[in-house]
Amino acid sequence: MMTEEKTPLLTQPDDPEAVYVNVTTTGGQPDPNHDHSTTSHIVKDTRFAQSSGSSGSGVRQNLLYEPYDGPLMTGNRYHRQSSSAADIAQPLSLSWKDVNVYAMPKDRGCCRGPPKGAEPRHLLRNVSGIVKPGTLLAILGASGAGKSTLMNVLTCRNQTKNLVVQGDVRLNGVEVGKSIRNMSAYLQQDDLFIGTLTVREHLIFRALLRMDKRIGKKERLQKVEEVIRELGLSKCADTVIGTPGRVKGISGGERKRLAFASEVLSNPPLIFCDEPTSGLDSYMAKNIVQTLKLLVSKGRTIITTLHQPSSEVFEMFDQLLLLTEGRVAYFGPANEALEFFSNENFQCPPNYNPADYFIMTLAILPDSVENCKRRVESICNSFEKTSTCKGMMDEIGEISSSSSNGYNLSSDFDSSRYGASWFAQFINVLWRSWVTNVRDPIVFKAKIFQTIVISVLFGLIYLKTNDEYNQNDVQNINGLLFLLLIQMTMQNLFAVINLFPLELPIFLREYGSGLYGVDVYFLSKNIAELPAFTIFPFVFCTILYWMTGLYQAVDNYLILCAVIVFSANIAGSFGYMVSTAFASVNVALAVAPAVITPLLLFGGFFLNNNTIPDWLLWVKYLSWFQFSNELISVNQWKNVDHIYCTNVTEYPAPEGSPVCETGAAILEGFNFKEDNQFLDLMVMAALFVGFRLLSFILLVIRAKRSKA
Ligand SMILES: Nc1ncnc2c1ncn2[C@@H]1O[C@H](COP(=O)(O)OP(=O)(O)OP(=O)(O)O)[C@@H](O)[C@H]1O
Repeated sequence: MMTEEKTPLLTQPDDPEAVYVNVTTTGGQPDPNHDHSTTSHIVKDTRFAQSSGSSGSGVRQNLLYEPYDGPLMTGNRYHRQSSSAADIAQPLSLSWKDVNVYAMPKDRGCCRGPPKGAEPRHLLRNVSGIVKPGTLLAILGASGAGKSTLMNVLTCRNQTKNLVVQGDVRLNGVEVGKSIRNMSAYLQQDDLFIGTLTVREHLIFRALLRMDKRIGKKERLQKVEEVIRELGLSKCADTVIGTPGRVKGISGGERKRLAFASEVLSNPPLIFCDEPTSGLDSYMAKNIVQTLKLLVSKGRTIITTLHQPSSEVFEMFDQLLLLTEGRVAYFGPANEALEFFSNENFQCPPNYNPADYFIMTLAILPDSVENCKRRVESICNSFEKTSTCKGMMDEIGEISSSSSNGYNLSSDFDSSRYGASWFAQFINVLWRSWVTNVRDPIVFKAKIFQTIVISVLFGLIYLKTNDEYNQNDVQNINGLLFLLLIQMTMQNLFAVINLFPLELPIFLREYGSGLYGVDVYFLSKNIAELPAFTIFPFVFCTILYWMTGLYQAVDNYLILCAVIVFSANIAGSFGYMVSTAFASVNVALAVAPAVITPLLLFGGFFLNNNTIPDWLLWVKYLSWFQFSNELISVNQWKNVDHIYCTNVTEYPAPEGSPVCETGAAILEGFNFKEDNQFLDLMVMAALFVGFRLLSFILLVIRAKRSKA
C-alpha cells in the first residue's frame, strides 16, 4: 500500500515553519508507480537516476525529493536564482581519479636542503571517487587517514608548499582547476562570524554581497527570509550571533546552521563540509546532518568529513568513503558497506555503530602496527577488486568522456570575482564595520572608561586652574604634554592590535569567498574607525586641557586637540601595520612595545634632539612623538613670556615678581623651533599615509597568499 506523508527534515518540535519533504513509502520500498519525472531533477537525467533512487534505500527512510523545475546543465553562475529556493542552476558531479599526494621532506633552512636520505611521504594513494547531484557523501577514517588532505585536493585549497599533488579532479567531467572554488562552497570546521550582528543582519549582508548582481534587493531579502525558515533559524533570527567566550549569542548548533545558511544563499550546487558536527552533542549533530540532507534534497552535491557519526547519522549518508593510510577501503552506497566488510570477515556486531566499527577496523593501533597495516592493506586490495569499485571507475571514465558531448559545464560560465559592484561592497562593508564598532559592548565601555576616567585622573594629578606659570609648573606641563601623547598612542595602538588580528581570519575567508575586495575592506574599516579615533582623543584632550591649566586660549586648545587627534590616528595606522604584519594578537602585542620604546626615546622628551648620534637620526623621522611633541610644545610655550621663579605661587603674580624664564627659552632647551611646524605636519602626514599604505600592501599580500 502506498502512503504519502510530509516529514519534517529539521526536527524542531512544534515549529510551524518546519521544512517538509515528501516521503512516499510502499512498505519501506520506493513506490515504483510514483511519477519520477516530477520528483527530482536527478531523475530527469538518467545518469543521475541511480543516486536518487538507490542511495540509502532499505536501511534508511526513502526520500523522493521535492519537484525540481530548474534547468539542467545550463545557466552561467551557480548563484543564479529563480523563484524557488530549490533551484540549483547547474547540478554538479564531482569525480576524482588516481589522486596521489606526496609530502616532500622539508628543508633544514639556510639553503641546506632536506635531511639526507629523507623520503617523500605518500599521503594519498590512487584515491578515486565520484559523487553526483542529490547525494551526500561522508568521508570517514581514523585520525591521519588522509580525509583533510583529500578535501584540500578536491577544493584546491590550503595546499602547503611541500605537497606534490597528482591526479585528475573534474566537475561534470571537465577539469576546472581552481575555478571549482567559484562553483562550490566550503564550510570549514571553525565558524567565523562578526559576533555583533544578528542572524538576519548577517544573512542580509551576505545576500547583498554574494548573490548575483542581476538579482534585485527585494528578491535578495525574500531569499534571506526563505533561508532563515528553511534552516530553522526563525527563532534566533534577531538574536546577536555572539562571540564564544566573550559575548553570549546563538547556540553551537544554530551557528552551524547559520554557516550553512550563509552559503546556501548563493545556491552553490556543490558544498564541501569539514567536520560540520564537531563540538556538537548527538542531537545537534543529527540536526546538522538533517540540514545537509535538506540541501541535498534540492539537488546539491555535498561532501563532508565527519568524526564519530552516531548510528542515526550514519543512516542518513547516501555514499560513504572510508579512508585508511591514504587509501580507499570502501567507496559506495553507505548501506552496502556492512555487507562488504562482512564479506571480508569483518562482521559488525549487532547493535554496534557501523561508523565506529569501520573506523576501529581500519585504525592503525600503536601496539600492533604491522598487523593493522596488513589488515587494512588486504581490505583496500579487496575493495579494488569489487564490482562496486569497478562500477565507480567506469562511471568516472564515462562522465569524463561525455564531457565532450555537451554534458558538461556551461561554456559561458562566468567566474567574475565579485557578486556586487564596488560601491555596493563599500556601502555594506562600511555599514558592518560601523555596527561592529558601536555595538561591541566591551570595547565601547573600555574606550569610554579609558577616556573619561583616565583623563579625570590625570587632570586631578596635574590640577591647575590658572595659566600663570612658575618653574615647578614647567616640568609638570612638559610631562603632561608628553604623557598625553603616550596615552593617546597606547590607547589607539593597542585598541587596533587587540582587535584587528581577530577580525583578519573573517576578512580572509570572506575575501576568499568573493564577498568583497581588499581595498573595499581596508577603506571601509579606516573610515568606520575614524570617528572613534577622533572623538575619544578629542574628549580626552578637552578634559585634561581645562583641568590642568595648559595655555588658555581657544586657538591653542584647538591646535592641541588637532595634534593629539592626528597622533592618535598615526598610532592607529602603526597598529594596523603591526597587526597585518604579524596577524596574531600575541605576536603583535609582543612586537609593538619593543618598537614603540625606541620611538618614544626619540620623542624629544627623554633625549635631547641635539644629542642624537648621526647614524641614528633616521629613527627620529619614524617617531611621530618627536614631531607632535614639537608642535604641542611650541603651541604651549611660544606665547608665554613670564615663567616666575619657584616661590611665586599667587595668581595673578604680584607686581615685580622675579621672572626666571620664558617659554622661548624652554623651547630652545628642547631644541624645538616654531619654524619647524610645517615640516612637523608634513612628516606626520607622511607617517600616517606611509603606515596605512604599508598595512594595505601587507593585507593584499596576506589575502593573495590565503587564496593560493
Ligand atoms: N603538509 C604536510 N606535510 C607532511 N605531512 C602531512 C602534511 N599534511 C598532512 N600530512 C600527514 O598526512 C596524514 C593525513 O593527514 P590528514 O590531515 O589528511 O588526516 P585526517 O584524516 O584529516 O586526520 P584528522 O581526522 O586527525 O584531521 C597525516 O599523517 C599527516 O601528518
